[in-house]
Amino acid sequence: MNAERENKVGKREDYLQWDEYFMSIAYLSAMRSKDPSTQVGACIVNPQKKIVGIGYNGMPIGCSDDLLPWSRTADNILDTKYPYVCHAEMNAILNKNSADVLNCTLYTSLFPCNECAKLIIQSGIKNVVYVVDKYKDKAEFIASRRLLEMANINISQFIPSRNVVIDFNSDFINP
Ligand SMILES: Nc1ccn([C@H]2C[C@H](O)[C@@H](COP(=O)(O)O)O2)c(=O)n1
Ligand SMILES: [Zn+2]
Repeated sequence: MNAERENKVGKREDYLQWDEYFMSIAYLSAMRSKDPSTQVGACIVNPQKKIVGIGYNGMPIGCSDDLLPWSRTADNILDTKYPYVCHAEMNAILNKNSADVLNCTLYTSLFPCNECAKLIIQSGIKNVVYVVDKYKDKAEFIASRRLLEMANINISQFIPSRNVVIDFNSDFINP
């Protein structure tokens, strides 16, 4: 391995930090979304830093995403994705691999909406870490921030210091 990537005992120094790791899992999950305009991913982590839930935005199980609309705009809301799509945060909570998500941290690429804020609060999640808050002026997101703050949920923004690249030919796999 390159010397500049090792410390004095030879330990790699450029490994992912916990927040980079968990937010990268959320972003990787988002890449599974078929939403043509916004892919969202979420990752739930327990106090022991174990991943207990992952999700991305998509249509409900058994509801064909080839038959339901993915449009953002239409004369009739029923011809848009909004009444149908499951949000990443909801899927991460429902996909949990533990009995509960009490006192967990939710890493999400996009700030939660009001409906997801309700789910976050009611499920016992205590911390929300987000990257993008592009809808902060929309009512649903003003409401979500109001709910999260009233419920004393810790809200913080993750500001990436570097990109994380998955290189299937990386030298740490194929030395
Ligand atoms: N916190 C959020 C906010 C939105 N989503 C999903 C719902 C839609 O699939 C998409 C937003 O669509 P846009 O209005 O940006 O075209 O993102 C979510 O999963 N979590
Ligand atoms: Zn939502």
